Amino acid sequence: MGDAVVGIIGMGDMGKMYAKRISNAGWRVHACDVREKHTALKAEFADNSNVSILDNGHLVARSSDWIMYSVEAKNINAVVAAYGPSTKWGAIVGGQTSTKAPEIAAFEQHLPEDVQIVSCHSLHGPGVNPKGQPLVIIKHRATQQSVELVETILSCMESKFVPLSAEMHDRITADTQAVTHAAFLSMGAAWQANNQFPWELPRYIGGIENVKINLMMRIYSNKWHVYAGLAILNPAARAQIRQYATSVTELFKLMQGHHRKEFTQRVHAARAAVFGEPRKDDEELLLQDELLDKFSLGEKPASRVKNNHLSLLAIVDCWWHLKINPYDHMICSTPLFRLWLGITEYVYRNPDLLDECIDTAIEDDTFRGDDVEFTIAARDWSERVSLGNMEGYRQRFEMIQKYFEPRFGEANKVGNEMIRTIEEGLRSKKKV
Ligand SMILES: NC(=O)C1=CN([C@@H]2O[C@H](COP(=O)(O)OP(=O)(O)OC[C@H]3O[C@@H](n4cnc5c(N)ncnc54)[C@H](OP(=O)(O)O)[C@@H]3O)[C@@H](O)[C@H]2O)C=CC1
Ligand SMILES: O=C(O)C(=O)Cc1ccc(O)cc1
Repeated sequence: MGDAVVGIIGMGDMGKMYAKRISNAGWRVHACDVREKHTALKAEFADNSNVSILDNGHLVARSSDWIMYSVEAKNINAVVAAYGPSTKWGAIVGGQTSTKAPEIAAFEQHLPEDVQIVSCHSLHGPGVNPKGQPLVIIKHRATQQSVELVETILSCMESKFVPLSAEMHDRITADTQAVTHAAFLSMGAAWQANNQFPWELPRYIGGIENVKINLMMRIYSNKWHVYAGLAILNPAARAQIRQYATSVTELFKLMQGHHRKEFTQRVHAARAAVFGEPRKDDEELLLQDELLDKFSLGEKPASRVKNNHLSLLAIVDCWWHLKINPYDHMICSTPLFRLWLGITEYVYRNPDLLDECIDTAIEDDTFRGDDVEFTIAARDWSERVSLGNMEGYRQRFEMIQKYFEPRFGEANKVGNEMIRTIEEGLRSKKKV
């Protein structure tokens, strides 16, 4: 390996994953976290002679050639303000935060002018194998040679490099990640508000219901700051999340008023805009229902309970209103987004199933209580995001997280298996 030293400031889940892979590839890594975690971190990496745990970010910054900040997006400005001026002369700096606007602003404000900026973002969580996953590379203020050094270092991830500007990155991740999370956060909030564990209810077991539950559990088992940062600090995300809440509310009102004609026209117009022509017989879908049946947290009932799939109808309505073509973003998508698009496509490209959703939405009032709570939750998340209310976001997220916590261990096992199996299927169809 080359002589370059890789610096990592922030050794949480992502920082550690990077440190392990980069050091295993033979690079020297200088890393640090906050003072309270120093001793534990030193012990954890004691056997890894390529990783040196240093006392603080000044020591990392002054001794490394590419320094990656892997801290909370909400802290990036303060952390770069503290250590940025200590950056080694002529070094390259980047970040792993999920939203690039605040990260780049912090770099521009606090880094000396001789320092180059090449940033990155792995579009997956720390538990997912990075091989083949998109890894965004942002050449913001750097020579091509410096970009190549960063790419050489990161080649050990075996990910797919996606070169983007910081602005494009934020626009795409607002379309893909932020609005997807809003849907799953709202599902969890609605189930908690109704005091339901969905895997105990026949309505929510089997096929695409399993995907909804597993992804909801995945999000709530992660850290609140990741999702709050993505939604609140990304200047492009608010409008998307607001449109999702508006779509949910307007569709709900049509359902509630039994306005079949208007509801059907709206669903069909959105389908035409997002999915185009009806599917031909030989055209494959991203997902298959039978496969999804395997990944359940509960016992499958004898017969399927119909669902109006308000959450899915609303996302397609939202894409239609915002003129988003979700397939355009596959190159820069997360596993979670691909699954979300997969179940949406499954419903919309199956005319019988979509008709069943419309009939259920208009005629079946059995689950109106669930739909009301889902609508309220979508509006509530959107309000918190629009107000930039980090603390309000944290409180609600952690309250719901506590409710589902007892099943996170099992849910993550099933969810990881589900993602692995489905991703392999997608890859073999060359859709990823
Ligand atoms: N988790 C995920 O799925 C993904 C996350 N990301 C992004 O990566 C970044 C890191 O995420 P993740 O690893 O999950 O989060 P973590 O909370 O696990 O890690 C962040 C770490 O940075 C530490 N930190 C904060 N301030 C400093 C400082 N001044 N000096 C040194 N360390 C500091 C934190 O300590 P403390 O807890 O005390 O603040 C924490 O240990 C985030 O910006 C996130 O958006 C990107 C892709 C996926
Ligand atoms: O796939 C998702 O959307 C996740 O929830 C995991 C995740 C979270 C934050 C990121 O910046 C990238 C991936």
